[in-house]
Amino acid sequence: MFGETSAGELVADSITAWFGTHKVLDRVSLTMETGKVTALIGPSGCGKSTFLRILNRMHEMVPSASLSGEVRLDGSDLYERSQRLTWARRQVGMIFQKPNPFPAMSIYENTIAALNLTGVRANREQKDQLVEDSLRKASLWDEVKDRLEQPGGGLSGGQQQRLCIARALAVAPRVLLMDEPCSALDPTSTRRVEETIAQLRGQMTIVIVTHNMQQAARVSDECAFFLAAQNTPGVIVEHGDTGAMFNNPQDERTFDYVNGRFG
Ligand SMILES: Nc1ncnc2c1ncn2[C@@H]1O[C@H](COP(=O)(O)OP(=O)(O)OP(=O)(O)O)[C@@H](O)[C@H]1O
Repeated sequence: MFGETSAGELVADSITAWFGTHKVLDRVSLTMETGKVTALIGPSGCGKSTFLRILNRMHEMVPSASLSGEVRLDGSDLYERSQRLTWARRQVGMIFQKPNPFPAMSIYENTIAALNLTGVRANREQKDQLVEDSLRKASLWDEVKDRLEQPGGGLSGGQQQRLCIARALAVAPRVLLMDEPCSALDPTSTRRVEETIAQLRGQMTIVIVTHNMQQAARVSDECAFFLAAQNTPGVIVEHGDTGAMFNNPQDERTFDYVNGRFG
């Protein structure tokens, strides 16, 4: 059935990453549990975005980039040689900091744009249903249902970001990665995106990079705190239940970071 999701467990196992000879992550392991929201937090430059991009094989698009370690989705190695890139991208969707709908393409066509890329065929009726379902899941349907043929670029920034979420949802990913999805949005749009995350929780596994500690506390079940000490690659200092990470962190550096003492 189109648009139906089932969450998957994502396991990063001993990930080391380089840009050229610059090692930016060192043996990072993290289990992102099925249907939960995991927030990646930590100061600028500690490798959160690099780690996130490794989770859907975007890191390898950078010419100088390399990595070692494994990423497994429900036990299947995302980087296995015979595994197709489109398969990986279909299972693991990505939302970027800056909303990136196709500006001249209609809201309708934007929503199902990834279907063609992933080789899924659908008739008009199936597409109509998928557009409605995806826009509903992204909490955008009521605002755009009467102007689906208008360009995606005509929406507000917050609506564009929810359109990008709808576009990602249309191919039924098992994991949704979000790289600071609200940092370009106003507080009202941020709240709408956070509400959308809350509604999607359980239906798919979500991994979100955020610099906003209140946001991490509001939206996530688990947190992973990344840190790169001076001139050393990023590592995970602490990972666990979000409540515990904020109220009773085990590592002094986590305490200092979540309380805004650095970064
Ligand atoms: N395309 C690239 N080429 C070379 N070095 C890069 C590239 N992208 C990131 N880096 C380097 O990798 C390290 C980790 O960067 P990354 O963007 O993953 O950190 P981050 O924790 O997400 O930072 P921020 O919170 O500022 O987005 C940094 O030293 C950065 O300069």
